[in-house]
Amino acid sequence: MAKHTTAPTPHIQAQVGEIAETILLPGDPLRAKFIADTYLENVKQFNATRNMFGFTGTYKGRPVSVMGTGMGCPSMGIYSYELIHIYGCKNLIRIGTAGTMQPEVHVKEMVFGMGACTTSNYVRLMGLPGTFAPICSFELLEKAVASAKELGYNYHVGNILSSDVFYGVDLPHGKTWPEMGVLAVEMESAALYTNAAAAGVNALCILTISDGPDEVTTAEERQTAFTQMMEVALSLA
Ligand SMILES: O=P(O)(O)O[C@H]1O[C@H](CO)[C@@H](O)[C@H]1O
Ligand SMILES: O=c1cc[nH]c(=O)[nH]1
Repeated sequence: MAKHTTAPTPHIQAQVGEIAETILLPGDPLRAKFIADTYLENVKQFNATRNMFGFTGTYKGRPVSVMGTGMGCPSMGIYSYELIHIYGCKNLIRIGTAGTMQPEVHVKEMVFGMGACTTSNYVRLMGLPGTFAPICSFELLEKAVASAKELGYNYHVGNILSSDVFYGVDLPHGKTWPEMGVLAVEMESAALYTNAAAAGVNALCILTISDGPDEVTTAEERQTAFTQMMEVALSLA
């Protein structure tokens, strides 16, 4: 089991103090760069290790950071652990893309992940004597909902699925995730919520639907076009 207690870490080259307490976490490092270029002032890049770009700046005068996390729970697990334990991040807000799981959840709409079911082993490896339920921070969720309402954006709130599989395999489930009311599928939030809970800090996942049964979006749209979730997340700084 790796233990790193000082900065820089093997994955983040920043010094302590260079990353804000509130950080936005897209999976895609180029989405992080887009957010820094588009929304932040006084920007300083704090990470390029593995091309996992990270930036700190100000939004409406308040300090905020943004950094990519890569794809999947193990990658999110590494970055969120280091951001919390080495760099002191207190509000970690994932802004990701997701596939819809319900007919009323349409492409380009936002989903706030209240809870994150998972097919990943990440949560189980905490070694708890039962099944942990990874949930978001109620405080961040309340603020995000208020912000979305004020900005006039449509959104859904509910359960999401952090899957280890992007290209689906049909397993012989007794029940399906949609039958259990799960709204959308992505790949990291269960790890983020679990690490945040273990450390007593706040986390929230805001998603934009990028894939539906009849519609998919381009890589460029996933990088730059899903601005509503970026604006809602930035309003939480
Ligand atoms: O757009 P991001 O934030 O990377 O999120 C989603 O997109 C990736 C798969 O294309 C996975 O990381 C999934 O969670
Ligand atoms: O994990 C993901 C992300 C986007 N779209 C999907 O279908 N799955």
